[in-house]
Amino acid sequence: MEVCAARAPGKIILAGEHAVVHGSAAVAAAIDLYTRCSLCLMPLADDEAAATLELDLKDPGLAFSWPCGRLREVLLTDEAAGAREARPCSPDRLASIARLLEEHEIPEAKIWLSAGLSAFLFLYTSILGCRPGKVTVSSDLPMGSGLGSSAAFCVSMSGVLLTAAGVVTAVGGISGEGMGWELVGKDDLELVNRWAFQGEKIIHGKPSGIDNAVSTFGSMIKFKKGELTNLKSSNPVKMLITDTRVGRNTKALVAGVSERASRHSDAMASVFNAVNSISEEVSSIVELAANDEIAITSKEEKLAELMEMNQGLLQCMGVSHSSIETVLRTTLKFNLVSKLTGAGGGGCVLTLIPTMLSNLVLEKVIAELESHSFRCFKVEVGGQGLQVCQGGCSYFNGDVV
Ligand SMILES: Nc1ncnc2c1ncn2[C@@H]1O[C@H](COP(=O)(O)OP(=O)(O)OP(=O)(O)O)[C@@H](O)[C@H]1O
Ligand SMILES: C[C@@](O)(CCO)CC(=O)[O-]
Ligand SMILES: [Mg+2]
Repeated sequence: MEVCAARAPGKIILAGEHAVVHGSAAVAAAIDLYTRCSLCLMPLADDEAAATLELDLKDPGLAFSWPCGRLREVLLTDEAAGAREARPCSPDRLASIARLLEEHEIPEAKIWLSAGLSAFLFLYTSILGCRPGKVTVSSDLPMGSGLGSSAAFCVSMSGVLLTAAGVVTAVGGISGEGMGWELVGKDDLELVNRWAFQGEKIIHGKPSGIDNAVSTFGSMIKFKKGELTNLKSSNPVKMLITDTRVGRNTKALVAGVSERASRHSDAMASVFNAVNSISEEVSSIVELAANDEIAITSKEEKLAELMEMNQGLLQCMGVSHSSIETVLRTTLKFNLVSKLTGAGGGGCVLTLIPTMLSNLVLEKVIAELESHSFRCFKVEVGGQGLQVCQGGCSYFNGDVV
């Protein structure tokens, strides 16, 4: 029994969501909330008929199992066609995967999981073929809330599968972490990112690639038309995240913005252009070295103003929501600026926390937000991307410990 694991972070988008799908720049950063995937690869069984592929999703609390023979029969494939090159999922293959999913009873209330399950079956069978194994997924991220849970799912999944395939290797430990998590080299990260993007396409329809890129490479990045620039910041920005707990679906929201753009092409082109300028300005402010209090305060004031402008443009795109407006009004009472993050339509909102804000006031803001049944997260921004644990990781009851 061969065990390996991978973890990949969620993200926040400081500026540019949606517009980035239409070619504008956006700025995003990794956060210290992770999705973990572990894989226990079974030896090729003597008893062929008993071999299965199992998936245990801890967060929705659902488990699935497919006989390997059935996978071979429906997908008309056995061996993986080569993990070193990321291939898109063809419409025929997606239809075959849908047939495999129909054979499982997914509760109606959790039907939104189907897209993630399709991405899983595509990634597993493309990278490892129809080999027997057990994959377990658990996450700190709320699902479908704007913190990039789909990207963290696809990146950690691609990471663990490519590690098991022997294509991705760990390059060294992370100091201060006792869990055996190791970093991955740049070329391997590029490959993981390309596979994860193919998975995101199944979940999102038309992703820009920013979410999988920041989850894979970590740090804070500017992203435009597939090009990524690392942003170096001497004073990391502090953000409070509020999850409105209003469920939404990124694929539908992205499609809604594209439909509005086709109805009002000139007006929306101007909106996307304005967002591009905001993201460019945010990325240069983030990189400004600020060594004294006045400089930090003016940097934060500029960021707050740009976030406010970006939120107004997201309203123009039709992706705000009454719950998001409630967060904006609540934080404004404390002179704090907020904007939605991710696809909007509910989900999560970012609030800029100025360095000079006292903990007492911050706790009051959180208490008032939580009185609306929202959930607040204090996160570290700009940390590591994908990490893997190759052999040597302890495996207990489906979880890597
Ligand atoms: N831990 C997980 N277990 C199972 N499926 C998951 C998990 N995390 C994400 N998913 C899949 O991803 C889908 C959510 O993706 P979606 O893109 O709508 O939201 P998000 O990625 O959290 O937000 P955003 O794209 O705005 O950052 C879920 O419906 C599910 O299919
Ligand atoms: C809404 C969007 O811009 C960000 C979702 O986190 C979609 C994407 O870029 O793929
Ligand atoms: Mg997503």
